Amino acid sequence: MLSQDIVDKLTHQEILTDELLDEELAQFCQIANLAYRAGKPIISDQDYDFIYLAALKDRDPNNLLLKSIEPEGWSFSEEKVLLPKEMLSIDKAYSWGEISKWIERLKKSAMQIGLGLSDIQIKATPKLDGFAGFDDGNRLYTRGDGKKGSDISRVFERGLCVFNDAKRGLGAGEIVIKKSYFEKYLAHSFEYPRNFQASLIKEKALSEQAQKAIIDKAALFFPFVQLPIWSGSTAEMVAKFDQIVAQVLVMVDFDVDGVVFEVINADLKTQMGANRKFHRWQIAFKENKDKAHVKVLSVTPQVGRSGKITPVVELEPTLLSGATIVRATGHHYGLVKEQGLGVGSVVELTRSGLVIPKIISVLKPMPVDIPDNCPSCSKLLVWESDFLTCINRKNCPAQIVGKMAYFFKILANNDGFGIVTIKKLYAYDIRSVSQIYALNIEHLVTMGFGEKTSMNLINQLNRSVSEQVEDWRFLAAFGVHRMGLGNCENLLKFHYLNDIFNLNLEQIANIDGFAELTAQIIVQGLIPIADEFNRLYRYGFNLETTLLTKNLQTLAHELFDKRIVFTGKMSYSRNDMKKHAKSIGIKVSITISAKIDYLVIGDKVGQKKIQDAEKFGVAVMTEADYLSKI
Ligand SMILES: NC(=O)c1ccc[n+]([C@@H]2O[C@H](COP(=O)([O-])OP(=O)(O)OC[C@H]3O[C@@H](n4cnc5c(N)ncnc54)[C@H](O)[C@@H]3O)[C@@H](O)[C@H]2O)c1
Ligand SMILES: [Zn+2]
Repeated sequence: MLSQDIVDKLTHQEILTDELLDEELAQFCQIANLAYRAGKPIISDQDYDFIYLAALKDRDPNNLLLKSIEPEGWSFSEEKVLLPKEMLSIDKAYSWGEISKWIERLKKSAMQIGLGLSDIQIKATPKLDGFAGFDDGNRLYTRGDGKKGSDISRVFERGLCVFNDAKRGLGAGEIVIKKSYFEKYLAHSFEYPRNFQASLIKEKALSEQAQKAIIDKAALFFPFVQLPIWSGSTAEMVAKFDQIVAQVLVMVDFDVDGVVFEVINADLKTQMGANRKFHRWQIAFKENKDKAHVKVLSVTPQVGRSGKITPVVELEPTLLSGATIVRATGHHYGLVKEQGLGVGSVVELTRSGLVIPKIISVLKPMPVDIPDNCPSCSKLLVWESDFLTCINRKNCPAQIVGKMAYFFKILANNDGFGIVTIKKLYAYDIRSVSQIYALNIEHLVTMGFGEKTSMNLINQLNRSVSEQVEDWRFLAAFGVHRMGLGNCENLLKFHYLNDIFNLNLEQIANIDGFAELTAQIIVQGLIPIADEFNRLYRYGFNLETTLLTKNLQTLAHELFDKRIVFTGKMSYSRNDMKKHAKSIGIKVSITISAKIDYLVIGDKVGQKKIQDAEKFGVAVMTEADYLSKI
């Protein structure tokens, strides 16, 4: 798990998402989501959507958090009860382009069921930014995981009214607080309306403020069927989209974070259906501004593990794509020098793919400050093309610390060896990862680590040795230039790990995807790490050997290089099945599409999967067929 310190730094953007591993990013999203669901958000919704979730979508599109309803966590202690009706999240669109694609999908589905395009009816409603609930007239439930929620009927027992004094039992809706009321009476004690909404639901007794908001009918349950609507045809929607959005956003005196567009025609809704996270007949439009002109407050040099100096740019806080950006990297000092990225300059900032804020150009240059010396070791800096670089590679503290931390980060099967710990070790003359593995508890205690911490650290070192890790990951952890995870994996498909240090330029350049220049850089980059590699290798890391492609090819089975999907219950765990399939050169996917060759079925297979297979012309085979073919 991420340490509190890292979570805090992320929250304040002292660490940017691009410094995180995919797993760490996913963990942070989970932590933020659980805090949000518990009524104590640690970041704004915009930052969650546009920075963190967007980055996760970019880097790990199959992450569970993106594919299913965001978990509610343990903020409701009650046991979960089946919801009377499934409640899903809503797919989001941030641009007209995405909306028009959705309209295209509607039209396509309408054609499939013979519904005339002009007969498609759309409605638009304000997307209430409250706390989702389902009122069956008897009980009120939280959304939970979409299928099972918690019984929070106590909110009604506490006197909460339904919007417009309507009757109970109107189905799905949100617990909301009037915007004008929140601003007037509550904004000084609650950072976000969500903190207040959560307090209405929590088991613990209501605060006076909450009681009053209920009596004043400012806090309410708002069933969606009571929402004011815009409705019309797709043609009208296309013609007047901006107007509709502007109009719907101000329809109610409650927090609104977008406009929900949905199909009215029941048969079209059935045709479009849903996936695990949202209904395909519904989409929420949220506005997104993704370029801004921003003033630079300061530019600070930072040394990375490779010696490159990165300008870290402090910016005047700016709302971009709905998120507040306070910091960005300037990539390299070439940009600083050539474009005048100095204090007081104005830059154009974008979020490429909504992810990492990027400085694309300097609009108004100012005098720049190019450091002469390394901020870590004070040695003279040198230009290497666009990069200002500290070439004191062997002795620059920041580089040594950065390399050691990188090893543990890439290995990713240990905890506790972040920058802070490593800096402390550095202060006690630790200069290499192999020295770290030679430490014992007493050493750590003398360095000033607590007894418990020392024990934990040693346990983590042992764990990193015993827990299995792919050999290419281990190799990549040494941080050789051009030997990232992808290249290492490729390399080890052609040569065994133990042979890597004996390879010549030609052997590497012969591998698909390795240019001559890359091969040269790799050969040279491997020389200085050879001793350290051998020292570490002797600790007996539990390395999973990558299969050589040539061996795979001799695995002449019918399914070699075929793409398959497993479904249903099988005699081995799904994980084992997948691992084994991959190890013999089969490509395993999770969704059926026209690209899939076979659907392998076990017991209790959903009809949907079979239908999909038929639809895309994917051949179906049983587990027994599969086993006989391999
Ligand atoms: N700040 C954070 O750390 C953090 C963390 C997690 C999630 N979030 C926020 O939560 C939201 C995503 O969560 P989600 O999946 O619960 O909600 P969502 O944004 O996907 O919305 C789905 C819900 O909207 C509700 N809704 C509101 N108005 C509606 C209308 N007019 N018609 C139909 N349904 C309507 C429904 O209850 C439905 O369940 C994002 O906006 C995100 O910013 C924030
Ligand atoms: Zn240096």
